[in-house]
Amino acid sequence: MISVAEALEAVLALGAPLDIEEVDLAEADGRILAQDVQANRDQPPFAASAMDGYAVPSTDIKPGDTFKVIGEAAAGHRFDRSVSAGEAVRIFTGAPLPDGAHRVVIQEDTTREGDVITLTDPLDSGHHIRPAGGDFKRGDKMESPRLLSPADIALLASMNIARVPVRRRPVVAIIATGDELVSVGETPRDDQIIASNSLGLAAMFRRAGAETRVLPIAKDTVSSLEMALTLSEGADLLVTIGGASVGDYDIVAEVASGVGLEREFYKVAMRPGKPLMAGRIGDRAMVGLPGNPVSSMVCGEIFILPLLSKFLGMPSGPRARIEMPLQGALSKNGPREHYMRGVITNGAVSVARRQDSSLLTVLAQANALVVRPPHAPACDSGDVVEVIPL
Ligand SMILES: Nc1nc2c(c(=O)[nH]1)N[C@H]1C(S)=C(S)[C@@H](COP(=O)(O)OP(=O)(O)OC[C@H]3O[C@@H](n4cnc5c(N)ncnc54)[C@H](O)[C@@H]3O)O[C@H]1N2
Ligand code: MOO
Repeated sequence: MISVAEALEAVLALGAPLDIEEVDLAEADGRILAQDVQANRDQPPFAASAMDGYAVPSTDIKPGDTFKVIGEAAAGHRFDRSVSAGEAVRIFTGAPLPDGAHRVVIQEDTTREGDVITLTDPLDSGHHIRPAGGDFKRGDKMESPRLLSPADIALLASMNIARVPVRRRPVVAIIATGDELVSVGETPRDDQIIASNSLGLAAMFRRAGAETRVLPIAKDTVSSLEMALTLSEGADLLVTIGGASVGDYDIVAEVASGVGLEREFYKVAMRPGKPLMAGRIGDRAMVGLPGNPVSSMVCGEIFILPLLSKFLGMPSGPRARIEMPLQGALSKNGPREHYMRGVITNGAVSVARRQDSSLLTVLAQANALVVRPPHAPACDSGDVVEVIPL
């Protein structure tokens, strides 16, 4: 059996950054920016008022000073002449500052009679002027790779970038295997269960930027599985679930090698997730996950999310770990790296009492995996452990 680190390295070697495509900015949220983009304008493009009030020439004015109002500047409507000593221009937030003006006095600090305003209050410390290019300047870059957020979308819009170069989404085909499985919403026989992993994994992969194809459930027969494998053609990554262990009906390895799987490894010193396999079928990467629901979800977190990052041209490597004090004691670990379902509360992590890899209720409550190295000694409450937040 290889270590988790060796298995991850082999899984990552199955993928490479996908090609770049252009999408409308409106479609770019959650996509990975694949090339640096540059602003082709300054923002704001002119010195602008930050407040509603009066633009005046001098910064050296005091309560009691009066000014003749000679015109108006509103957002989208520049005042074309300049303003001189003793004059003011009525101005609104976002309007271009007229030539000659060096500060904006907020209207609350003035009184107005006809065309004349009088400064009534001591001046604020700020000039209430947003300088041209104060947010960004022409040529400023948004650097790639970058997961585009709603704030990024607003910034790119402000830069007037209507089409955005992004990494193509990896297409992941997901095949659940097993005669005992029926799709959610169907009526199972009394010896059947619902295929849960495929939908859980699809949700996980979509959140990570993939496009998913949940294929029909394959029966535990060579022909059914072969058919499902054929349907996965064209995907960047094929993920099978179940049928990976040593039972008589665990036929994924055999059928996949029949259709050309070049296997990189089978079995990892990890818990849950021991019967994991990975390799390549034609031009698609293949990861065979164990069927136990928690095993498949944990392997998705530990192996497939980093692989999706690689496809997307993002930094890819082991999931980030943090150190945290343990709440409660743990007995010594066995020979496999153990990814224990746990809950972080108030800066400490507690490990769920039941760690069986069939328990989705426990996984759904967990917000962390506590990672215990092979043969780790017993630990006490307060000892520091490594944690992968989920
Ligand atoms: N003699 C041994 N038996 C087992 C070993 C072993 O080393 N020697 N390993 C155990 C471990 S660890 C795991 S993990 C499981 C993995 O087995 P498979 O990958 O072959 O998975 P299945 O047998 O097909 O299913 C296991 C379990 O999970 C349920 N399942 C499967 N697919 C789904 C799905 N899509 N959604 C929900 N539940 C699913 C299935 O009904 C079984 O209950 O093998 C151990 N055995
Ligand atoms: O290794 Mo299995 O995945 O423990 O349940």
